[in-house]
Amino acid sequence: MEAVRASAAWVASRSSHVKVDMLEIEKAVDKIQGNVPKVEWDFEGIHYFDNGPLTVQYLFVLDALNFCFWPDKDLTYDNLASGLKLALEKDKSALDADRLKNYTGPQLRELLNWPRPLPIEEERVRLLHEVGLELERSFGGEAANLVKSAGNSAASLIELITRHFPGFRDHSLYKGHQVFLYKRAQIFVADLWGAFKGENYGEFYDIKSITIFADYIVPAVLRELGILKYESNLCCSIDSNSEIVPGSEEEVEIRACSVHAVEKMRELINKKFGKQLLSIDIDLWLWSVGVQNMALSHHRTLSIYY
Ligand SMILES: Nc1nc2c(c(CN[C@H]3C=C[C@H](O)[C@@H]3O)cn2[C@@H]2O[C@H](COP(=O)(O)O)[C@@H](O)[C@H]2O)c(=O)[nH]1
Repeated sequence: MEAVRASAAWVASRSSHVKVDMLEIEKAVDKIQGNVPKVEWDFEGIHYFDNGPLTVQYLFVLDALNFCFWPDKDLTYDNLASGLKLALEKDKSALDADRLKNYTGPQLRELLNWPRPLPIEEERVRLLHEVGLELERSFGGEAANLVKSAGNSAASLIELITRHFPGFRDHSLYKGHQVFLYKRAQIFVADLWGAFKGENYGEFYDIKSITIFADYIVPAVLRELGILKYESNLCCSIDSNSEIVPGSEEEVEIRACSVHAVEKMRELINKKFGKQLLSIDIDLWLWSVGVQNMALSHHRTLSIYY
């Protein structure tokens, strides 16, 4: 994803609210001696997996809805992943394209077994409809066909997804430039790769092109490690749980600097310790640390992208 890597670097070189501290990256890399702890995909045991096309459909729907859980303090990604899994185990046709096209908010809540309205529920429903309609129109109703069309290329798959499904076009304008972060499209590729262990629907010859997924957990971990430094107003806003406006300089800098910092970390580990580490490996490590640290304060932005 050269567009993501290049635009993240562009933002990082001009950012004023967030700084990437290269010295702290070096310290962190030396502390672990280049050994990033290996975290297994589905370490939580919450995802659906049957080694076939239904898993692909599940992961695509999961990542179409994989955003903005924090407004409901009891809702997490786990609820979404396990809710969809249980729904599919009860009814194998629950995520068929013609069903996705027609879900209402209350039906989606029921599907996920969630007792109250979901954050930005109307958008979640709209995005489900978009997935159902476009899968039906261009891919015979199956996300597995979308994946097959990409010919084992992660970059082509992301291009296809962002071309066909506008909800996945995670981008912003920053100082007049278009910045691409493509969090949910990239995480879908990583989920396929992780779930299918790099084989079958998860085989991508260019998996190393994927960057981290700029969400709200990884930046909080990078800040805790001292790798990201926020200016004082931004520190106050985040620590007092104030909302950060979507598309603001602050928001774009937090996300883009996170991508850039991990790219620098990966380059350093690979150079210094002769490794072939992927950004995905670092992402899953940092993310798993973040979700297990309940005390971590993260930025709060209402967004469908992450
Ligand atoms: N960077 C990054 N962000 C990730 C994930 C995942 C889940 N990945 C699965 C893949 C394999 C594993 O087994 C994981 O289960 C979710 N998120 C994001 O976190 C936030 C949710 O936080 P909370 O509200 O506390 O649940 C929200 O923005 C969500 O989109 C990841 O891997 N990397």
